[in-house]
Amino acid sequence: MNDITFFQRFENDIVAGRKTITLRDASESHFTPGQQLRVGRYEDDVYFCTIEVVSVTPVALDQLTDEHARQENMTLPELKEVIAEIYPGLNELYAIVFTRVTKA
Ligand SMILES: CC(=O)Nc1ccn([C@H]2C[C@H](O)[C@@H](CO)O2)c(=O)n1
Repeated sequence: MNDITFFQRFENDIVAGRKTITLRDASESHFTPGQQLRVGRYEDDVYFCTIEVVSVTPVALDQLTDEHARQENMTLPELKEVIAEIYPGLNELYAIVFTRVTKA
């Protein structure tokens, strides 16, 4: 059983440590610093690594910065486009910062 999923297109970046943050809605804001999470692919729920949560911080869509985008391995316009696709109309997000601890 996995604890969190990511779209398959982000798997390589997460495993390589190029993506160290994810922005989620309130339904995934309950994770706590130090918690280790099994990570699966959204499309098929196949486990691909374990991450450790560093922090969970509320952030509004209009507060996103180039630093958030860098941690996502994207540009800020790319990040805002992804967020608009996944969470249309949502302004209240949670930035989950993590490190990858093991891979499958
Ligand atoms: C079910 C669900 O919401 N899955 C998600 C949500 C977000 N992501 C990624 C996409 C971006 O890189 C960041 C910001 O939302 O997190 C995801 O892979 N899967």
